[in-house]
Amino acid sequence: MAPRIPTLDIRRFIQPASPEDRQAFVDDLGAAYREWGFAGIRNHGIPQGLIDEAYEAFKAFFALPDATKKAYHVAGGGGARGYTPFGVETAKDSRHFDLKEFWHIGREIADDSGYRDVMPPNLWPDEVPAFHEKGYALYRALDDLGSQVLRALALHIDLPEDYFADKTDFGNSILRPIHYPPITADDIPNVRAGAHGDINLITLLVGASAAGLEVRSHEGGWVPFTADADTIVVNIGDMLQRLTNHVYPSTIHRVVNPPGELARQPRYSVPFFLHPNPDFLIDVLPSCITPDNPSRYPEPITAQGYLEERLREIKLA
Ligand SMILES: O=C(O)CCC(=O)C(=O)O
Ligand SMILES: [Fe+2]
Repeated sequence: MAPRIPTLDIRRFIQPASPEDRQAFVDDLGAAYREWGFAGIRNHGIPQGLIDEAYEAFKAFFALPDATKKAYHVAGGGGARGYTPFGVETAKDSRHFDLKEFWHIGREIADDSGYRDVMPPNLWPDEVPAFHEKGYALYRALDDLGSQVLRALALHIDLPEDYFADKTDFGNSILRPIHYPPITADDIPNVRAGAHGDINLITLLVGASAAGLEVRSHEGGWVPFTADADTIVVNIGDMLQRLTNHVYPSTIHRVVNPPGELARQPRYSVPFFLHPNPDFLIDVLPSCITPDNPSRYPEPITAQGYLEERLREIKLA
């Protein structure tokens, strides 16, 4: 039988029928992540209407003329906010840029916040009025859902349930609407998204509108993972892998070009990269160090330091 990445009902955790059912969800989720680094999450409670309205606004932006979009590109900004054009991001160790353009929405914080130097204000496109309201509503909904997933993940490795709460409340998290345009040239070496691991703690991917996402299995094969419309894909990123000494693996994934005529269709997707607070120190958790799995990272690093290192590798900084 082909391997299958599990999809789980998070109502069992948020509104459990019994404490046993809640614990069973934690066990199932932990097992899925240990095996795959990926899981589907159903019954997440984010209204489909909000997801659809946000998608419509994002599509309307990407349909604007290139010159209009490029006005929202921040030169020297590392892509942290606003628009990043086609042809920039390149997967680590890849020779060919990804076939995508995207926008980054960050957390809204006060101008006098101590984090302001590394978390700049958002840009919003004037041409698409709904972009701001719908985009930020989706940001908050995914931030909340991600916090629930982190609660379950904490319990599974014997941390207090709220371990991540005060380490992510000012997380430098990013909502990234992506447009993969139709592929019109044959025989190009580029792919929509080259094989990579995500940098952050966890990623929540809402409604990838077409097939293409593939996840690498332990055996090294590529397993397609196209979630149902009502399912949000949640995967472990490199920061959580490092913090947990690889107990939770950050699994390599990619977005392949569709075969034949399907390549002429655009693809849209919206990942939310949930980050810790910039000053969070990523230091391997003692509960994740055992004689069989000694610490792989004796040196701690701040989330911000780690992020800057990684952005250079993918040619965003
Ligand atoms: O578009 C997708 O389905 C996944 C995108 C992705 O993996 C990423 O942006 O990190
Ligand atoms: Fe990714």
